[in-house]
Amino acid sequence: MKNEMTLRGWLRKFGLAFSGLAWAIRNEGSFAVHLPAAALAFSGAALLQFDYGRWAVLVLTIGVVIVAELFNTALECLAKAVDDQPNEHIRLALDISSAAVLSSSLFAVGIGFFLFWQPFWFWWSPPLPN
Ligand SMILES: Nc1ncnc2c1ncn2[C@@H]1O[C@H](COP(=O)(O)OP(=O)(O)OP(=O)(O)O)[C@@H](O)[C@H]1O
Repeated sequence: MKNEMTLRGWLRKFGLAFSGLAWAIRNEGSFAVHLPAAALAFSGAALLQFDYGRWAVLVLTIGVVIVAELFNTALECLAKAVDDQPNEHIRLALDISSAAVLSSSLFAVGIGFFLFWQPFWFWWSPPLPN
């Protein structure tokens, strides 16, 4: 395919990327968990008035999970095209790809704990008497 570095070429690239994103969100069931969880985390961060540092870590953490899920979805599509018969290498590749999503999600839960517990504690606990 021709490498178009024109504005129209870039717009086409973005269009293809966004259509891939839309397809993945519509067809990969895991996004029905990831996206509400991300919305909940962003709402909690807004409620607890996160500082810039906490917002940056939160956005990065959620971004890593979403990107892992997108690569996993892409690999599943590719695997179906390569061989839809039982294949040991494809099984391993898909299992490892799922493990990447699971690991990023578990790390995200851990990071979320460190990000949220202190602001939540200050928000929850009554002010100390003078
Ligand atoms: N061609 C294959 N050969 C061997 N095992 C496979 C093959 N395709 C899928 N699998 C096994 O089935 C599992 C699920 O595969 P896949 O992720 O494609 O299914 P799915 O039901 O569409 O999953 P998801 O709900 O995550 O989209 C894989 O992790 C792998 O263990």
